[in-house]
Amino acid sequence: MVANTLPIIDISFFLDPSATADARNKTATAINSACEEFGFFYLTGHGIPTTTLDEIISLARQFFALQLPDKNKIKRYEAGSQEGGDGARGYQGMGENVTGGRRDMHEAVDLYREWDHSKNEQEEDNSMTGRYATLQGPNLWPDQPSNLKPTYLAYIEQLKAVGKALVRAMGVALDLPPPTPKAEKAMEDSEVFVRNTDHSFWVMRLIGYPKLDTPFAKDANETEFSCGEHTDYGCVTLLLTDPTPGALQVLLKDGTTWLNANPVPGAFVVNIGDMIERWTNGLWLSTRHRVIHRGDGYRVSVPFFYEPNFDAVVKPLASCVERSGKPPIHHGNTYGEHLMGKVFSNFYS
Ligand SMILES: N=C(N)NCCCC[C@H](N)C(=O)O
Ligand SMILES: O=C(O)CCC(=O)C(=O)O
Ligand SMILES: [Fe+2]
Repeated sequence: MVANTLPIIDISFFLDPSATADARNKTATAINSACEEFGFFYLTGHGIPTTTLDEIISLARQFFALQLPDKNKIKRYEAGSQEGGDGARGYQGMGENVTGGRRDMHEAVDLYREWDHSKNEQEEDNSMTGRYATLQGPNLWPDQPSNLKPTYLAYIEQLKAVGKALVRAMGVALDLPPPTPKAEKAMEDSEVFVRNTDHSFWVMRLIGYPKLDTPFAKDANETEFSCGEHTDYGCVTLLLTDPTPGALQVLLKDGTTWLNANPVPGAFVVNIGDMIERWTNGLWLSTRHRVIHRGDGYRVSVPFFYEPNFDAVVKPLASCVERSGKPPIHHGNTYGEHLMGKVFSNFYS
């Protein structure tokens, strides 16, 4: 039997400092099941008011409703270009994004953690030229609607706290029930996600999806997908969407069934990314998903990707390698290297 709905996880005990270990362990157990079975779940108890969530969607919708020249004021340009682009941040027009080599039918604004220019010794010196290496430029914020930037900045701070609680809970979940005789090592592992995300190189996307107008067909053309089938790159994605049903689809473990992850009011849709799959040596898979919007209206979503630090070295955890009974699935590299590879293949230029 194939389950037809995603589990709901209440994260509140990991946000409440006075919660008991017992209460947290129950949450962690539920997270472990959700991550083993789906890699996707709904998240409640995050404490962000529905009025804030509605405002975030509404502001993104207002931005996408602007005329193209206004949106292009914050256009993404190639890294190193004289326009000052960094190849990643800014507004991306319809069809500019690519997944699996095909154009996605959406427009988007990408925001990232601001680059720490004081820390990175390998960066090129662009102070004289005004040109930026990949990902090293400043965020490009729209000036209209005028309250978008302050509202989003406050929201990002809230999301970072939720992301932190979630990865802490996942660390606990991996240790429960104590499956490994090497308890000491496991204790250490449980903090790995938190330690490697303390300067999370987060990403936030504002995405606008027009209704697809091509009929669904197996041999469909490039405009079949609002966002093609993919996995996310890092730790956990906290996805906020408008109420449009039937758009986001999640591939179940059988490898063939697509489940609609319809929005639940007030809840985030959460999924785990490639770095969690790697750390857990595949105990928790970074689940494939896609967006096909053939419903009504112009769909808006705002995913927040809570990711490892840019320079975090990610390789399978010893306790997970042992429990999985498989050789390590990766030799290890930095999250930044993984992300760069993705950024370079994500755009039509
Ligand atoms: N950080 C993330 N996950 N961004 C969204 C990724 C959408 C798929 C992407 N075009 C790809 O081909 O991977
Ligand atoms: O818009 C959505 O529902 C999901 C978008 C997504 O999967 C992504 O941006 O990585
Ligand atoms: Fe995604």
